[in-house]
Amino acid sequence: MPNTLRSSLVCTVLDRLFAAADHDDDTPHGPIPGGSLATATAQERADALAAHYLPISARGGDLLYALVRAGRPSTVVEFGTSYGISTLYLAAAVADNGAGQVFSTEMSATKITAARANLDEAGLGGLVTILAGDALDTLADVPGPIGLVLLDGWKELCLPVLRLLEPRLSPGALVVADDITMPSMADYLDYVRDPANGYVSVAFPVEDGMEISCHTGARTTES
Ligand SMILES: C[S@@+](CC[C@H](N)C(=O)[O-])C[C@H]1O[C@@H](n2cnc3c(N)ncnc32)[C@H](O)[C@@H]1O
Repeated sequence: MPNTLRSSLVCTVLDRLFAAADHDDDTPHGPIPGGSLATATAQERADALAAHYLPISARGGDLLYALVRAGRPSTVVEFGTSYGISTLYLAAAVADNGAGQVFSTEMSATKITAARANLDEAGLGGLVTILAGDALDTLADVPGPIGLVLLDGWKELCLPVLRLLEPRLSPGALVVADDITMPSMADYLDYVRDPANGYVSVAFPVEDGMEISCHTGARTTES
Protein backbone atom coordinates (compact mmCIF):
# COMPACT_ATOMS: atom_id res chain seq x y z
CA MET A 1 0.00 0.00 0.00
CA PRO A 2 1.54 3.38 -0.96
CA ASN A 3 2.30 6.17 1.51
CA THR A 4 3.07 9.17 -0.62
CA LEU A 5 3.28 11.37 2.46
CA ARG A 6 6.41 9.55 3.63
CA SER A 7 8.03 9.39 0.19
CA SER A 8 11.37 11.15 -0.07
CA LEU A 9 9.99 13.44 -2.77
CA VAL A 10 7.19 14.80 -0.56
CA CYS A 11 9.27 14.78 2.65
CA THR A 12 11.98 16.87 0.98
CA VAL A 13 9.48 19.54 -0.03
CA LEU A 14 7.65 19.51 3.33
CA ASP A 15 10.89 19.69 5.32
CA ARG A 16 12.04 22.69 3.31
CA LEU A 17 8.70 24.49 3.65
CA PHE A 18 8.41 23.88 7.40
CA ALA A 19 12.00 25.12 7.86
CA ALA A 20 11.15 28.29 5.95
CA ALA A 21 7.95 28.71 7.97
CA ASP A 22 10.01 28.68 11.16
CA HIS A 23 11.09 32.22 10.20
CA ASP A 24 7.52 33.56 10.10
CA ASP A 25 7.92 35.30 13.46
CA ASP A 26 11.10 37.10 12.30
CA THR A 27 9.68 38.15 8.96
CA PRO A 28 8.30 41.70 8.84
CA HIS A 29 5.02 42.10 7.03
CA GLY A 30 4.71 44.21 3.92
CA PRO A 31 3.07 47.62 3.69
CA ILE A 32 -0.57 47.82 4.80
CA PRO A 33 -2.85 50.55 3.43
CA GLY A 34 -4.21 52.31 6.52
CA GLY A 35 -1.37 50.92 8.63
CA SER A 36 -3.23 48.22 10.58
CA LEU A 37 -3.76 44.52 9.86
CA ALA A 38 -6.89 44.69 12.03
CA THR A 39 -8.65 47.13 9.70
CA ALA A 40 -7.13 45.90 6.41
CA THR A 41 -9.27 44.11 3.84
CA ALA A 42 -8.72 40.38 3.25
CA GLN A 43 -6.73 41.17 0.09
CA GLU A 44 -4.62 43.84 1.83
CA ARG A 45 -3.80 41.35 4.63
CA ALA A 46 -2.98 38.64 2.08
CA ASP A 47 -0.59 40.98 0.27
CA ALA A 48 1.02 42.25 3.49
CA LEU A 49 1.54 38.66 4.73
CA ALA A 50 2.65 37.21 1.37
CA ALA A 51 6.05 36.25 2.82
CA HIS A 52 4.48 34.44 5.79
CA TYR A 53 3.74 30.72 5.58
CA LEU A 54 1.29 30.48 8.54
CA PRO A 55 1.03 26.71 8.08
CA ILE A 56 -0.86 23.98 9.85
CA SER A 57 1.32 21.81 12.10
CA ALA A 58 2.87 18.56 10.90
CA ARG A 59 0.58 16.65 13.29
CA GLY A 60 -2.40 18.53 11.89
CA GLY A 61 -1.21 17.53 8.44
CA ASP A 62 -0.98 13.90 9.45
CA LEU A 63 -4.52 14.14 10.80
CA LEU A 64 -5.75 15.58 7.51
CA TYR A 65 -3.97 12.84 5.57
CA ALA A 66 -5.65 10.20 7.75
CA LEU A 67 -9.10 11.76 7.39
CA VAL A 68 -8.83 11.92 3.61
CA ARG A 69 -7.55 8.33 3.43
CA ALA A 70 -10.40 7.11 5.64
CA GLY A 71 -13.20 9.09 4.01
CA ARG A 72 -12.01 8.71 0.41
CA PRO A 73 -13.69 11.96 -0.71
CA SER A 74 -13.96 12.51 -4.44
CA THR A 75 -13.63 16.24 -3.90
CA VAL A 76 -11.56 18.00 -1.23
CA VAL A 77 -11.82 21.78 -0.82
CA GLU A 78 -9.29 23.94 0.97
CA PHE A 79 -9.72 27.60 1.97
CA GLY A 80 -6.21 29.13 2.31
CA THR A 81 -3.42 27.52 0.24
CA SER A 82 -0.54 29.76 1.33
CA TYR A 83 2.69 28.00 0.21
CA GLY A 84 0.91 24.66 -0.10
CA ILE A 85 1.94 22.83 3.09
CA SER A 86 -1.58 21.67 4.03
CA THR A 87 -2.35 21.14 0.34
CA LEU A 88 0.55 18.67 0.12
CA TYR A 89 -0.96 16.54 2.91
CA LEU A 90 -4.40 16.61 1.28
CA ALA A 91 -3.02 15.79 -2.16
CA ALA A 92 -0.80 12.98 -0.86
CA ALA A 93 -3.87 11.31 0.63
CA VAL A 94 -5.86 11.75 -2.59
CA ALA A 95 -2.94 10.22 -4.50
CA ASP A 96 -2.88 7.20 -2.21
CA ASN A 97 -6.67 6.79 -2.45
CA GLY A 98 -6.19 6.47 -6.20
CA ALA A 99 -9.13 8.79 -6.90
CA GLY A 100 -10.23 12.31 -6.12
CA GLN A 101 -9.16 15.89 -6.58
CA VAL A 102 -8.30 18.91 -4.44
CA PHE A 103 -9.56 22.44 -5.04
CA SER A 104 -7.66 25.02 -3.02
CA THR A 105 -7.99 28.78 -3.08
CA GLU A 106 -5.62 31.66 -2.33
CA MET A 107 -5.69 35.41 -2.94
CA SER A 108 -1.93 36.16 -2.79
CA ALA A 109 -0.47 35.92 -6.31
CA THR A 110 3.02 35.36 -4.88
CA LYS A 111 1.83 32.39 -2.84
CA ILE A 112 -0.15 30.86 -5.71
CA THR A 113 2.94 30.76 -7.92
CA ALA A 114 5.06 29.27 -5.12
CA ALA A 115 2.41 26.71 -4.09
CA ARG A 116 2.02 25.47 -7.66
CA ALA A 117 5.79 25.01 -7.92
CA ASN A 118 5.93 23.21 -4.56
CA LEU A 119 3.12 20.81 -5.52
CA ASP A 120 4.72 20.13 -8.90
CA GLU A 121 8.09 19.47 -7.24
CA ALA A 122 6.39 16.93 -4.96
CA GLY A 123 4.78 15.25 -7.97
CA LEU A 124 1.27 16.14 -6.77
CA GLY A 125 0.44 19.18 -8.90
CA GLY A 126 -1.83 17.19 -11.20
CA LEU A 127 -4.24 16.46 -8.36
CA VAL A 128 -4.70 20.07 -7.25
CA THR A 129 -6.47 23.04 -8.79
CA ILE A 130 -5.50 26.31 -7.12
CA LEU A 131 -8.23 28.87 -7.65
CA ALA A 132 -6.88 32.43 -7.62
CA GLY A 133 -8.93 35.05 -5.82
CA ASP A 134 -11.34 35.53 -2.95
CA ALA A 135 -12.69 32.20 -1.66
CA LEU A 136 -16.18 33.69 -1.48
CA ASP A 137 -16.04 34.01 -5.28
CA THR A 138 -13.75 31.17 -6.34
CA LEU A 139 -15.46 28.43 -4.33
CA ALA A 140 -18.94 29.34 -5.55
CA ASP A 141 -18.68 27.05 -8.57
CA VAL A 142 -16.70 24.07 -7.26
CA PRO A 143 -18.91 21.09 -8.07
CA GLY A 144 -20.24 18.85 -5.30
CA PRO A 145 -20.45 16.47 -3.66
CA ILE A 146 -17.64 17.77 -1.45
CA GLY A 147 -16.43 15.16 1.03
CA LEU A 148 -13.81 17.07 3.02
CA VAL A 149 -13.16 20.76 3.62
CA LEU A 150 -10.17 22.42 5.29
CA LEU A 151 -10.89 25.95 6.48
CA ASP A 152 -7.59 27.77 7.06
CA GLY A 153 -7.99 31.22 5.53
CA TRP A 154 -8.65 34.43 7.48
CA LYS A 155 -10.64 33.31 10.48
CA GLU A 156 -13.62 35.67 10.23
CA LEU A 157 -14.31 34.22 6.76
CA CYS A 158 -14.48 30.57 7.85
CA LEU A 159 -18.19 30.69 8.65
CA PRO A 160 -19.19 32.52 5.43
CA VAL A 161 -17.09 30.05 3.41
CA LEU A 162 -18.70 27.08 5.18
CA ARG A 163 -22.18 28.50 4.51
CA LEU A 164 -21.23 28.94 0.84
CA LEU A 165 -20.12 25.31 0.54
CA GLU A 166 -22.82 23.78 2.74
CA PRO A 167 -25.38 22.97 0.01
CA ARG A 168 -22.69 20.94 -1.80
CA LEU A 169 -21.40 18.95 1.19
CA SER A 170 -21.96 15.20 0.91
CA PRO A 171 -23.81 13.42 3.73
CA GLY A 172 -21.16 12.70 6.35
CA ALA A 173 -18.70 15.24 4.93
CA LEU A 174 -15.93 16.31 7.29
CA VAL A 175 -15.16 19.98 7.79
CA VAL A 176 -11.85 20.74 9.53
CA ALA A 177 -11.08 24.23 10.80
CA ASP A 178 -7.60 25.19 12.03
CA ASP A 179 -6.57 27.54 14.87
CA ILE A 180 -9.79 27.28 16.84
CA THR A 181 -8.25 28.93 19.92
CA MET A 182 -8.28 32.26 18.05
CA PRO A 183 -11.07 34.56 19.33
CA SER A 184 -12.08 35.30 15.75
CA MET A 185 -13.22 31.66 15.40
CA ALA A 186 -15.98 32.11 18.01
CA ASP A 187 -18.89 32.58 15.60
CA TYR A 188 -17.73 29.61 13.52
CA LEU A 189 -17.51 27.35 16.59
CA ASP A 190 -20.91 28.50 17.86
CA TYR A 191 -22.38 27.52 14.50
CA VAL A 192 -20.89 24.03 14.05
CA ARG A 193 -21.41 23.15 17.73
CA ASP A 194 -25.12 24.01 17.61
CA PRO A 195 -26.94 20.73 16.81
CA ALA A 196 -29.64 22.76 15.10
CA ASN A 197 -27.19 23.38 12.26
CA GLY A 198 -26.70 19.72 11.39
CA TYR A 199 -23.15 18.98 12.53
CA VAL A 200 -21.57 16.66 15.07
CA SER A 201 -18.49 18.60 16.08
CA VAL A 202 -15.47 17.96 18.25
CA ALA A 203 -12.31 19.92 19.09
CA PHE A 204 -9.13 18.01 18.34
CA PRO A 205 -6.01 18.99 20.33
CA VAL A 206 -3.35 19.53 17.69
CA GLU A 207 -1.26 22.71 18.02
CA ASP A 208 -3.76 25.62 18.18
CA GLY A 209 -6.65 23.18 17.91
CA MET A 210 -8.59 21.83 14.97
CA GLU A 211 -12.37 21.53 14.99
CA ILE A 212 -13.60 18.45 13.15
CA SER A 213 -17.25 18.69 12.21
CA CYS A 214 -19.24 15.94 10.53
CA HIS A 215 -22.06 17.25 8.35
CA THR A 216 -25.02 15.01 9.13
CA GLY A 217 -27.50 17.23 7.33
CA ALA A 218 -30.01 16.51 10.08
CA ARG A 219 -31.00 19.77 11.73
CA THR A 220 -32.20 18.99 15.23
CA THR A 221 -32.46 20.63 18.63
CA GLU A 222 -32.12 17.29 20.43
CA SER A 223 -28.86 16.71 22.30
C1 LIG B 1 -3.14 30.43 7.59
S1 LIG B 1 -2.72 30.69 5.93
C2 LIG B 1 -2.98 29.10 5.19
C3 LIG B 1 -1.92 28.11 5.52
C4 LIG B 1 -2.00 26.83 4.72
N1 LIG B 1 -3.28 26.19 4.87
C5 LIG B 1 -0.90 25.89 5.16
O1 LIG B 1 -1.14 25.06 6.02
O2 LIG B 1 0.21 26.04 4.65
C6 LIG B 1 -4.13 31.55 5.35
C7 LIG B 1 -4.09 31.88 3.87
O3 LIG B 1 -5.41 32.18 3.45
C8 LIG B 1 -5.34 33.17 2.45
N2 LIG B 1 -6.65 33.83 2.42
C9 LIG B 1 -7.18 34.58 3.39
N3 LIG B 1 -8.41 35.01 3.05
C10 LIG B 1 -8.65 34.52 1.81
C11 LIG B 1 -9.75 34.61 0.92
N4 LIG B 1 -10.84 35.33 1.23
N5 LIG B 1 -9.68 33.94 -0.25
C12 LIG B 1 -8.58 33.22 -0.58
N6 LIG B 1 -7.50 33.10 0.23
C13 LIG B 1 -7.53 33.75 1.41
C14 LIG B 1 -4.22 34.09 2.91
O4 LIG B 1 -3.66 34.84 1.86
C15 LIG B 1 -3.24 33.09 3.53
O5 LIG B 1 -2.24 32.72 2.63
